[in-house]
Amino acid sequence: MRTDITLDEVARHNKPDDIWIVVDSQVYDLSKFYEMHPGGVHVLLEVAGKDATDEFYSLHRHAVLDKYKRLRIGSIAGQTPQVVQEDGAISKVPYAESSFWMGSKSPYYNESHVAFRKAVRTFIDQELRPHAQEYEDQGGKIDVALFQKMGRFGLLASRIGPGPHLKFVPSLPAGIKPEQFDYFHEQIAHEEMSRLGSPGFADGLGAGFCIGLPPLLAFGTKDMIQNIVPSVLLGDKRICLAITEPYAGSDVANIRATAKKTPDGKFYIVNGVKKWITNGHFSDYFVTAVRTGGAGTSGISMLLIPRSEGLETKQMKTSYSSAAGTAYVTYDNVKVPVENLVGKENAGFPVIMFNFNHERWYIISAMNYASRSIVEESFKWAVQRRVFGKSLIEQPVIRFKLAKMIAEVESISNWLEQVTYNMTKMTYKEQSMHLAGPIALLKFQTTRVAHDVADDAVQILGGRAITKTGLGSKVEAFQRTYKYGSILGGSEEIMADLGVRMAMKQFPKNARL
Ligand code: HEM
Repeated sequence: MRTDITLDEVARHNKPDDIWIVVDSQVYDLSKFYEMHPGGVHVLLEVAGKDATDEFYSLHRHAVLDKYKRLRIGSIAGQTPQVVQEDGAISKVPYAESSFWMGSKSPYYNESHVAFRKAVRTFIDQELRPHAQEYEDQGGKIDVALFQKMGRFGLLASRIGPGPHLKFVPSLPAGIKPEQFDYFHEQIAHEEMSRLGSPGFADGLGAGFCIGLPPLLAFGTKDMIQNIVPSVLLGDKRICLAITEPYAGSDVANIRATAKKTPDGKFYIVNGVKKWITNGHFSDYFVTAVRTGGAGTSGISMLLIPRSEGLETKQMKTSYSSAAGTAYVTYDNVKVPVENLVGKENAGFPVIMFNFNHERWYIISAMNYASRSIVEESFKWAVQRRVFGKSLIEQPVIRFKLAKMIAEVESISNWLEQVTYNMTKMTYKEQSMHLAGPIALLKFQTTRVAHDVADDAVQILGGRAITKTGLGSKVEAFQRTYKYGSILGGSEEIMADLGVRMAMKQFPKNARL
C-alpha cells in the first residue's frame, strides 16, 4: 500500500475508466467500481481526481469505506486519517455514552465494568457487527455458529444476571470471575447488544434466551440444569419463552393453551397456540405456559417443551427483521413427559411473575442505550450536515431537539443505575417487593422517551430516517421498532398502572394535605 501519493498525482486520474478520489487522506481507485456505484457514475466523475471527503461523508456512513477497503490503493504523503473508528472504542461524542463512560465520577462502576464493556464491545464490533446489516435486511435463521461464539465468549451467560449458571461457561468477557459479576455487568451486556443498531438481529441473538432460560435456572429440575442449561448457555441450543397467545397478552391469567395428563400420569398432552414468541422460529426449547387446572392464575403451569412432534412454528411478519425469529407456535397433541414441569403443577403463575421484573429491567437497559445511540446519530448528523449555508447544529430549533433528547436519556440512565444498584443489594425476592413499582415506572418512562427520541431524530435526519440504507439506516430501524419496548414485558399503560398501584401499597393511611 503506497504512502507517497500526492494530490497532483491524484488529479491526473480524473476521467471515466481512470478515477481516483481522496477520502480522509486515503486514496481510492474507483476505475473498476464506478459503473457499479449505487449513487451513479456522474457524481463520481464530478469529484474524480479530487479530495472528496466532504462529499463522501455527506452521503455515506463511514462503514462504507470499511466494506470497500479493497478499492483503497494508498494514502496522501504526510497525511493520516482523521475519522478513526476502532473496534471496541468508547465514543467521544458528548452524551453518546452514559456519564461515567464520558469521564464523570460514579459510585457504581469499577475497573471490572470498564474492562467488561471494552471486551463486549470489541467482540460485538468484530464478531457480530459485520453480519448485522445483512441479517437485519434479509432476515433468515441466524447461523448457530454466532450463538456458539457468543456462548463460549460468555456473552449469553452474562445476559441473565449473577448466579451459579456463570460457572457453566469456560470464561466471562474480560476474564471477569463469576463471583465478581454483578447486575451492572449484565446491564452493560444488554446496552452493548442494543447499541448494534440492528434491533431484529440483536433480539434474534438472545431476546428469547434472556427471558426463557431464567425460569429453568430458578425452578427447573436438577436434570434440566445439568443437561439442558449448559447447552443453551454455550449457544449450542436455543430456548424461548412461550406465554403470549392471540387471546392473552399482558392478561396472562387468561391463557388458553391446555396440558392434560394421560391416564397413566406419565405425560401431558399439550394443545393450543402461542403468538409473538421471540426466537421461537428457531428455538429447540419452548418454556410454555399452559392451563393444567381451572380458570385464572391458579390453574397455570409451566412446561419445558422440546421441539417435537406436533409442535410447529411459523415465522411472523412483524415490523422488524425476521432475524428475530418471531413465531406463531402451534401445539397439536404434543406429548410432554411430566418430568418437564417447571416448578409445581398449577403454580406456574408465580414462575411467570418471578422473572417479569428482570425482563422489564433488561428491556429498559437495552432500550435506553438504543435511544442513546440515536442521540449520537442525531448529534453527528447535526454537526456534519450543512444546509442553508451553515451546519444544522447552528439552528436553535435543532439544538432544542437535541437538548430534549439528551436530557431525557440522561434522566433514564441515572434512575436505571440507581435501580441496578439496588438490585445488587437485594435478593430476588426483595427485588420483587421493593423494585417492581420503580421498574414498572422506569420502563414506562423509558419507552415514552424512546418515542420522543425517535420523533426528534426523524425530524433531524429528514428523509434519511425513513430510508433503510445509507446514512439514516440506524435511525430508520429505531423509529420503526422502538414500539416493541412499549409492548413487550407489559404494555406502557400496564406499567404505569402497576407503578402507581405498587406505590399505593406503601401509601400511609394518615397522609393528608
Ligand atoms: C470509496 C468511494 C465510494 C464508495 C465505496 C461508495 C459507495 C457507495 C454505496 C455503497 C452507496 C449506497 C448507499 C450506502 O450504502 O451508503 C453509495 C451511494 C451514493 N454515493 Fe457513493 N461511494 C463512494 C464515493 C462517493 C463519492 C465521492 C460521491 C459523491 C461525490 C458519492 C455519491 C453517492 C451518492 C449520491 C449516493 C446515493 C446516496 C443516497 O441514496 O442518498 N459516492 N455509494
